[in-house]
Amino acid sequence: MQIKSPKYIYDFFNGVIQGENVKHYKKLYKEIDFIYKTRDNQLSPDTVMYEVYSFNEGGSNILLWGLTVIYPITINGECNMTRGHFHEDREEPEIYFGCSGEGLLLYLDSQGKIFAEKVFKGSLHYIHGNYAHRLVNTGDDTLRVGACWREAAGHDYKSIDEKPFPNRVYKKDGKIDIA
Ligand SMILES: O=P(O)(O)OC[C@H]1O[C@](O)(CO)[C@@H](O)[C@@H]1O
Repeated sequence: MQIKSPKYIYDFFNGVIQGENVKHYKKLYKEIDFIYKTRDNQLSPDTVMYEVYSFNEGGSNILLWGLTVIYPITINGECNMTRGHFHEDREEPEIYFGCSGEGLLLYLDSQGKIFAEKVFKGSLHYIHGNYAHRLVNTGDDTLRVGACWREAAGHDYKSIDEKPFPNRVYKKDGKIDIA
């Protein structure tokens, strides 16, 4: 029997996913400035707000393993966050797990009902397919959150653009304020 080295390596708590098929992109401020309540003209448009790593092995039923790395930036007091999305297929769930840092995972249903869960190293989150989800970095350090989902889920950003998350998370004098 041949013993192979793993194709992928992931230092769960501090590192990123590495391996042959790993895809990676950076989300820049200029690409998502519209998601924040206000614009910050002092922040360079090329500032990296968050990065996403993922891999899959192809096939007819693709399972993805991912990592989102969200930097501790505030935009006029508003905490940095992911764009947020529903799954195109509202039957498809996703699992998130906190690797480092502190944050909130916002869940929003199609009726506009919202709630949040705290995210921290070791936290585990089951996102049912009918919830839009957005990560918010509320801490002073980088927030790292792993994820597992099926490609069949797809990303529906349009619904969020049309009917955004009703709450925003701010940090004032070190205190979290939800408006
Ligand atoms: O697509 P968003 O909302 O910017 O979130 C970042 C990424 O987080 C994930 O949910 C997990 O990595 C991806 O599906 C998504 O692209």
